[in-house]
Amino acid sequence: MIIPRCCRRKYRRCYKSCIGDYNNNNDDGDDSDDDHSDYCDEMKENRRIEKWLKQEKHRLKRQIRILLLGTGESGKSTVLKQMKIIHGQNLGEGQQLEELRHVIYFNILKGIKVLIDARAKLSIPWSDKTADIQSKADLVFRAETNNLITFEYFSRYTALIDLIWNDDGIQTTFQKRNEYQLSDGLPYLFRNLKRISSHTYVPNNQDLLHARVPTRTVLEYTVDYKSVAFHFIDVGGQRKQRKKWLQCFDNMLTSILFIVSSIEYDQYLVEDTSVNRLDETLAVFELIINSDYFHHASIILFLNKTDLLAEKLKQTKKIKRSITTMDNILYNYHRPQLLNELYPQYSGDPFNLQQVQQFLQTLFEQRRSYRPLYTHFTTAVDTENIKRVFNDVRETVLHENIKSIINLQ
Ligand SMILES: Nc1nc2c(ncn2[C@@H]2O[C@H](COP(=O)(O)OP(=O)(O)OP(=O)(O)O)[C@@H](O)[C@H]2O)c(=O)[nH]1
Repeated sequence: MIIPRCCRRKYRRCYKSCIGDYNNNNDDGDDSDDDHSDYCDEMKENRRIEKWLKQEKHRLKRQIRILLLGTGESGKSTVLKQMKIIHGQNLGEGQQLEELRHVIYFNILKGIKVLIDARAKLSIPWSDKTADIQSKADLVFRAETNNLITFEYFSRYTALIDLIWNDDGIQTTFQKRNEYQLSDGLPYLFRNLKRISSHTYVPNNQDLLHARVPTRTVLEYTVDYKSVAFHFIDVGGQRKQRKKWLQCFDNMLTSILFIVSSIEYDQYLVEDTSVNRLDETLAVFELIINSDYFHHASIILFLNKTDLLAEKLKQTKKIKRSITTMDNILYNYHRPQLLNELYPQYSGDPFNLQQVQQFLQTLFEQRRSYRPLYTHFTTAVDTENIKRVFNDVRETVLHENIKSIINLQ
């Protein structure tokens, strides 16, 4: 047997392991030093890749991968933002924060334009008859809306926005917001208009939690807990965006965090205004929970927007009590639809928060055929609430995953 010089000198360490393969693959006894040197390099590279793959597999198995799913505007990105806040990260810095300031200007201007338009379409009169409010509203309605709105441009409209928002006609229009599409973060932004209008304004975490940017890409965030990496994946929930969900389905997923807006039972889709939002969400949920693809993943349900549901039920009760049928006919008052009018199987008190939440929970539980479902009632804009809920979720997910981790150790 000829021992190649390269193995004797440079590759003494790999000689033992590769000389057998070398001899098998070189039956003709070619003793070219150069060929063997290449061969040794290749073997070393293969071993390096194999080692890396093994480490990567081990790392991925120790990683908790949580996919955030749900229909549009249910609160997925807000939950992801809370994960960052809870783990001490800023939602934006420097240039990014500057861009987010423009997003908030854009949200406010677009929101007031939606309200002005809806007021006209719903034929609700202005309450301010003296101040020529219609011509002011026309001026605001003609304002440009894009994500590049500067402070100078925005400040031209702030006094008018304040006047319009506080008009009773617009407030009545706002109460009927389930009949058109308005972002849920807007009341907060309008309430904070004075601070946001300042030239020294810098958005804080609460502002950014209420800002609305529809998700068009896949957003990811990883955080370590008890030496296990929690990897969150957020995708857009509107119909067009759901095609991208497939990219994120892999057998490494540990959990699906399915987020639902609890106030959507009398709302209709942005994408198709003839489709009830809750019906759509239930159909999507049923597909996900019964898919073989996720048989190994735990399913966690967030019935989100508890704060808005409580407010909605209170307001509905007040309106229903104070307005007579004749008022409705004469003044086109808001006639909110109750949960039992839309879902006749509901026999509870339509104004009772706990009973309504329990009914919503049952609707989702009925959709699953065999597996456990971990349900939480959440308010995604409330950091303390999400911190508490996440502690429970983390334990559930770790518990579910414990076997595979133990197997690796
Ligand atoms: N008051 C209140 N607002 C919420 C809550 N959760 C989300 N929002 C607001 O609802 C709006 C939509 O939330 P997002 O987190 O963008 O919804 P999403 O599910 O990521 O939406 P897509 O990107 O379209 O899939 C934002 O303006 C949030 O501030 C909540 O629990 N309470």
